[in-house]
Amino acid sequence: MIRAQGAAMHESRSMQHSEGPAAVLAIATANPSGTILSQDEFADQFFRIAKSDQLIGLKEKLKKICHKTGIEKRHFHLNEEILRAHPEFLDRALPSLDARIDIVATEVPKLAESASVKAIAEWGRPATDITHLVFSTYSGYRAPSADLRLASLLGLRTSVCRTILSLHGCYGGARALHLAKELAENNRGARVLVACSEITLVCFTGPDGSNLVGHALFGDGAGAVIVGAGPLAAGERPVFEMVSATQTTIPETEYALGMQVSEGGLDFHLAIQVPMLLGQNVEQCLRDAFRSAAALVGDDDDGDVEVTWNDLFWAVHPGGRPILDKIEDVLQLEPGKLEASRQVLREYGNMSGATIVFVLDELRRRRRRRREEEGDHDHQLPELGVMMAFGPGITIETMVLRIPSDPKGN
Ligand SMILES: CC(C)(COP(=O)(O)OP(=O)(O)OC[C@H]1O[C@@H](n2cnc3c(N)ncnc32)[C@H](O)[C@@H]1OP(=O)(O)O)[C@@H](O)C(=O)NCCC(=O)NCCSC(=O)CC(=O)O
Repeated sequence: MIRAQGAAMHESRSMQHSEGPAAVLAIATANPSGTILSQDEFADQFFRIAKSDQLIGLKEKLKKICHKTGIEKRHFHLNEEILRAHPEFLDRALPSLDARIDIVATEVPKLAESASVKAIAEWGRPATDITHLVFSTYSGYRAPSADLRLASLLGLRTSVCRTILSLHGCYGGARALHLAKELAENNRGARVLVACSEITLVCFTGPDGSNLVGHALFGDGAGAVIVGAGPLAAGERPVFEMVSATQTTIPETEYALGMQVSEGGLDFHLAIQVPMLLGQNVEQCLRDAFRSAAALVGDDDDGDVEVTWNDLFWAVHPGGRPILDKIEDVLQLEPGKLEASRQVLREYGNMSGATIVFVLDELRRRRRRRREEEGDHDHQLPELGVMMAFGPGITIETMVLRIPSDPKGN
């Protein structure tokens, strides 16, 4: 009797799992409409509004750094009006965290809403069909937090299962997608909204010798992705299949990337060694990810997997131009393989956890364009690809992606 019940339970448990791997079903992005700054003019504008024009040496250094970022423009919620109301934002020594949190507690979910509304529209089902929400931000310092606010703004059902990922930094988006994959595959019928929203207002401050790289690099943006696994509903079509996902921490690199919240705001720490450390570890990480992907499809007989990096498509978090250069160099990638990442960096800068969603969206746009240009029967387009993002730890999130045979809009 007990055995019979156990078997029934086992069968009912297996019925709770999805059919096949999870997939990205829709992708959308948004940026604040407020301020768009050209990178060529950023140093002049920043030093003027920070009333720091007298710091000529620092301004020249920031100009030089800006010139090397590979960024052309960035979007910001912060504007001169907000700064006039909050001059304390310019001075780390002054308490300003409360005022910053007041603003981002509203603006971070609002920006996420802009991206999410578009993703839900593309998905084509009602927002109330979303079963799980995973929200990632480095601006989450209040509860109830941005995930609940977003759920209310979108009219999600009250039984939606919410998770907020806080301060994962630049790997937050990839971590959220990894989690969404696991949720979707283990809860039959689940539809997960991943929302990543980053607003630099919480870390903005006046210039000093230690924060110029952050000022040159970061911008504001939000990304939203709907993730689900089979059986798919009518009208749902996968954009990217999420084959397998792994997370790796590079030992003894905690010092290299970090964030620290204080009364005066959020400070980023970016060690100069980051591109080198990633360069030294990326290949092993990729080999591990592909071994785990092969094991999932029962294709790892000899324990190792041969992958030609140039046969893949690439969605790499553009943490900075030298990071992309280093990865390209170490993996001997053909020019253009990281072009989706470079384009996002050029147009928006590093939007921390949200950036990877922009890269996925850009990849899809490029594939669609190529398909239109070259016709439906182009077999040159890679079927398999990799998504990678890095953040404090140093943590590397890697996901093997596959373009399904009947891809939506690819
Ligand atoms: C700042 C750069 C644009 C500079 O470009 P290059 O390195 O090609 O140029 P360069 O070597 O001439 O350096 C120009 C000046 O910048 C300084 N410099 C370079 N990297 C620095 C760093 N991390 N911290 C402080 N200063 C730095 C150099 O010492 C030099 O100063 P001097 O002129 O005095 O000699 C680039 O290094 C860059 O994009 N670095 C950021 C990479 C990074 O860590 N990204 C992670 C972001 S965080 C992320 O994505 C994840 C997360 O946080 O969660």
